[in-house]
Amino acid sequence: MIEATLCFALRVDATGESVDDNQRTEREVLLIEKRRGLGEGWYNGPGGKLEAGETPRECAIRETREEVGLEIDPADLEKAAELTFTLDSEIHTFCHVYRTESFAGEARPSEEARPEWVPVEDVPYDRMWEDDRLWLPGVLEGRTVVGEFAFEGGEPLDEADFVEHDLEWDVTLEEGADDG
Ligand SMILES: CNc1ncnc2c1ncn2[C@@H]1O[C@H](COP(=O)(O)OP(=O)(O)OP(=O)(O)O)[C@@H](O)[C@H]1O
Repeated sequence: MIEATLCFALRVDATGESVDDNQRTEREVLLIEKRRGLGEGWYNGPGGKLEAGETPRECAIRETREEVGLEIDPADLEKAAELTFTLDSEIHTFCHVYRTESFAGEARPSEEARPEWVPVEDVPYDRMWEDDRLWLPGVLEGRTVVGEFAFEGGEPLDEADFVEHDLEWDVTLEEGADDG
């Protein structure tokens, strides 16, 4: 089983477009266009696999730094979801999802990822993992969720068929002794 993380940074873009001469404030989320590996060419949050000895929270912070160059204080990361992806009835990936509104630095591209700030209302779900549209909107609204998503058809996961899912919303996510 692969243990992985995703991290969604949010900001308010106050420049807005003017609508009826009013300033519109728009919430934006930092997505990446993945340049290589699993899910290449699709949008997702920064994230990746846990390294040996690393907690999920440490992994989310490291991957966000490596992929897009933002620095996040561990205390500012909020656990938002725990997602289990099965492939042909076996657990393939367990993913810890975090969200934050506090970070330092400017997003910059890396070999792995091209970052893009996207209005929360315009997330390109048609260019993302098929399951994202089911759980990401709630996560971007500040909710918590535990989800299980079943894929079938063999490796690689990003070419398998998404067949069913189960979601439990507004759960308390345990911050384990060495997790969080
Ligand atoms: C099945 N439905 C899914 N829906 C949404 N997100 C999914 C996902 N399945 C995997 N993910 C995420 O995608 C990233 C994989 O990236 P990652 O592990 O980095 O893969 P990659 O092959 O590039 O390996 P490296 O770690 O870069 O070597 C990682 O964040 C993981 O949580």
